[in-house]
Amino acid sequence: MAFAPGLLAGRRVLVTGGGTGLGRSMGRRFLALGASLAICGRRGDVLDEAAASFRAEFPDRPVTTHVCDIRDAAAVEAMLDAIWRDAPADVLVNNAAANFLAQTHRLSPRAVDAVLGTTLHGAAYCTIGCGRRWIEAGRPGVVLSILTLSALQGGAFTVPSAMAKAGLLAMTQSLAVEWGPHGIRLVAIAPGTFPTESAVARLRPGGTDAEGVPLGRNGRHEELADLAAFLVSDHAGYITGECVVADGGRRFLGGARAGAQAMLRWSDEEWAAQRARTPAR
Ligand SMILES: CCCCCCCCCCC/C=C/C(=O)SCCNC(=O)CCNC(=O)[C@H](O)C(C)(C)COP(=O)(O)OP(=O)(O)OC[C@H]1O[C@@H](n2cnc3c(N)ncnc32)[C@H](O)[C@@H]1OP(=O)(O)O
Ligand SMILES: NC(=O)C1=CN([C@@H]2O[C@H](COP(=O)(O)OP(=O)(O)OC[C@H]3O[C@@H](n4cnc5c(N)ncnc54)[C@H](OP(=O)(O)O)[C@@H]3O)[C@@H](O)[C@H]2O)C=CC1
Repeated sequence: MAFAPGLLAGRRVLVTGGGTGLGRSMGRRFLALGASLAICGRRGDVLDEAAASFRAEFPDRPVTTHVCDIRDAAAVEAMLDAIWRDAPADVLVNNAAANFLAQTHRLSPRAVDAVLGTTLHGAAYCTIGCGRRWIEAGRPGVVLSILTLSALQGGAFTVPSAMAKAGLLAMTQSLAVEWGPHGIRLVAIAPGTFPTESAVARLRPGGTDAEGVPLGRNGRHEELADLAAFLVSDHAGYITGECVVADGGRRFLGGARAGAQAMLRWSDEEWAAQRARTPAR
C-alpha cells in the first residue's frame, strides 16, 4: 500500500456505480485506507455481492448499499436523505456512467437520453444534493468526478458520453469557484484505458491491446484507485477545479508528430541508421 493506512480514517465516501468495475476498485481502496463506504447502482444483487466482498475483507468498516437510478432526481434525494440520516457523507465520487459505441447520426433521442441522463444529469443531481447539504451544515466536502479523455479532446462514436463528460469538467471548474469559500473541493480524473468487464464489452469488442499508449500497457485499477484516494484526501487539500489525466501518455501521442507511433517500435539499429542519415552541420 502506497499511503499511510489511516489516510481516509473517519471519512464517509459515496461512490455512485460502486458495485462494479472502477467504482468497486476505488471503494475497496477507500475502505483499506480507513473510510466508510456507501455504494449505489440500479441492481441490488450486484451491490449486495460487492458489499459482501468488502465486508469479508474489511470486517470493521461500515458499508451501505443503495439501489438508486441516478437519472431520477427524486430517487437521488431519497438516497442522500438515507445516507445523511446515518451521518453526513464527506466525499462524493461521480463514477456511474453510461456509454456505448454508435454512429452519432443513427442515435435515437432515447439513446442520447440514456447516456446524458446518467452521466451528466445523474452526476449533477448527486453533486448538487451533496453540495447543498454541506453548505447548509457549514461542512467541507470533496467531489471527485471520473471523466474520460474525450472530455478533453472529443470522442468520435461515443459523442453523448464525450458531451456529458465535458459537462462534468465544466461543472468541476465552475463549482471550484462557487463552492471554494465553503471549503468544498471539486476534482476530476480523466482515465485512459483501464479494462473492466463493462467497458470492454461496450467499447472494445475486439479486446484491449495497448496500441497508441507510450507506456505500452493499459492502466491498472490500483493506479486509478491510488490517484482517487490522494485527490479526495487532505494531502490534496489545495487542489480544486483540476482534472488529472491518467492515460499512459496516450493523448500526447495522438497529437504527436507524424511517424511518432512507428518510431516507438524502432530498434537501436534503426535509430543508429537515422543518426547516420542526419547530415552534420
Ligand atoms: C477497456 C476498454 C475501454 C476502452 C475505452 C476507450 C473508449 C472510449 C472511452 C470511453 C470512456 C467511457 C467509458 C465508460 O463510460 S465505460 C462505462 C460503461 N458502462 C455502462 O454503460 C453501464 C450502463 N449502461 C447501460 O445501462 C446501457 O448500456 C444503456 C446506456 C443502453 C442504458 O440502458 P437502459 O436499459 O436504460 O436503456 P435501453 O436498453 O432501454 O436503451 C435506451 C435507448 O438507447 C438505445 N441503445 C442502447 N444501446 C445502443 C447501442 N449500442 N447503439 C445505439 N443505440 C443504443 C436503445 O435502442 C434505446 O433507444 P430506442 O428506445 O430509441 O431504441
Ligand atoms: N474502464 C475504462 O477504461 C474507463 C472508464 N471510465 C469511466 O469510469 C467509470 C466507471 O466505468 P467502468 O467501471 O468501466 O464501467 P461499469 O459499467 O462497470 O460502471 C458503471 C457503474 O455505474 C452504474 N450505473 C449505470 N447507470 C446507472 C444509473 N442510471 N444509476 C445508478 N448507477 C448506474 C452501474 O451499475 P448498474 O448497472 O447496476 O446501475 C455500474 O456499477 C465511468 O464513469 C466511465 O465513464 C472512463 C474512461 C475509461
